[in-house]
Amino acid sequence: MSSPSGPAPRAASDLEKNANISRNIVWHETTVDRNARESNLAQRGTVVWFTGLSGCGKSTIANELDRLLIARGAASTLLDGDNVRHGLCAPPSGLAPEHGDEFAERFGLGFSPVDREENIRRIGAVSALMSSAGLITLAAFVSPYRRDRDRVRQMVEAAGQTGDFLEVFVDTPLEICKQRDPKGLYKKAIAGEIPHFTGISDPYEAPKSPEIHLRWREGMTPADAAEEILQAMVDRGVFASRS
Ligand SMILES: Nc1ncnc2c1ncn2[C@@H]1O[C@H](COP(=O)(O)OS(=O)(=O)O)[C@@H](OP(=O)(O)O)[C@H]1O
Ligand SMILES: Nc1ncnc2c1ncn2[C@@H]1O[C@H](COP(=O)(O)OP(=O)(O)O)[C@@H](O)[C@H]1O
Repeated sequence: MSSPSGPAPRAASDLEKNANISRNIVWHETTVDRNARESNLAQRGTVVWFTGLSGCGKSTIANELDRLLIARGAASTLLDGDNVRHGLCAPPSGLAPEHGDEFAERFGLGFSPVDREENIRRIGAVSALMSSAGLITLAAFVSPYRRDRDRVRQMVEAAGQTGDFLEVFVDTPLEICKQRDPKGLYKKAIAGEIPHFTGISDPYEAPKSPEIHLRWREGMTPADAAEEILQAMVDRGVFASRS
């Protein structure tokens, strides 16, 4: 690991500077830099981004990986689609009682393409902040659009460096997801009760070159999948010092 007195502090990235939407909002350099935080934690701030159809296993595998990481003393956290949509990315119906209809319509999120884009943008920005703090962030979202996922990659890498974003494609066939149907959502979607349902009435754009491609196979357990990702993280130097 780099020591706090080692590498020179990193300046704000171009992307962070360009994120200034107004000349009146000026980037403020922080006193404690990322290297010092990562040195204390003996890890690199990394985003492990799980993408795939509903029911493919994102949450189950991410939870298992989180458990392994905490057991080995790493500092990790988990952002999960269903949970984040209870707060940061709440639907209009979740905001209206407290904030009123106008606010709820403006800031509440559903599943249209533009709402998913904003959902992933918000989560991407949070993930980038967490990785700047040296944390390992496990993010489990359907995130069906390639462009939205690529933008998160850019945001995370702009706050650090190439390799800080690991895309995990949980590649479970739609037929298996439908059979599992852990929340009964496919049944409802096929009956036409849920519009814009990924894989049924909405598209899913598979990653072209994910860092980790978990191809479904008979007998593969969530523990097997989590071990595979952890090994890939070790191999990629997540727990080694930055060069
Ligand atoms: N229309 C539609 N399409 C897909 N998923 C739906 C939909 N409506 C509700 N749900 C439930 O919401 C979870 C997906 O939320 P995400 O934030 O991950 O979606 S996205 O990344 O913005 O596409 C998803 O969670 P997972 O099953 O864990 O993937 C579903 O439980
Ligand atoms: N190898 C596997 N990996 C992940 N989940 C699996 C696996 N085999 C069976 N399952 C089951 O499939 C379901 C996946 O649901 P979940 O993790 O909520 O998916 P998602 O978060 O992608 O919607 C769970 O009920 C889980 O127990």
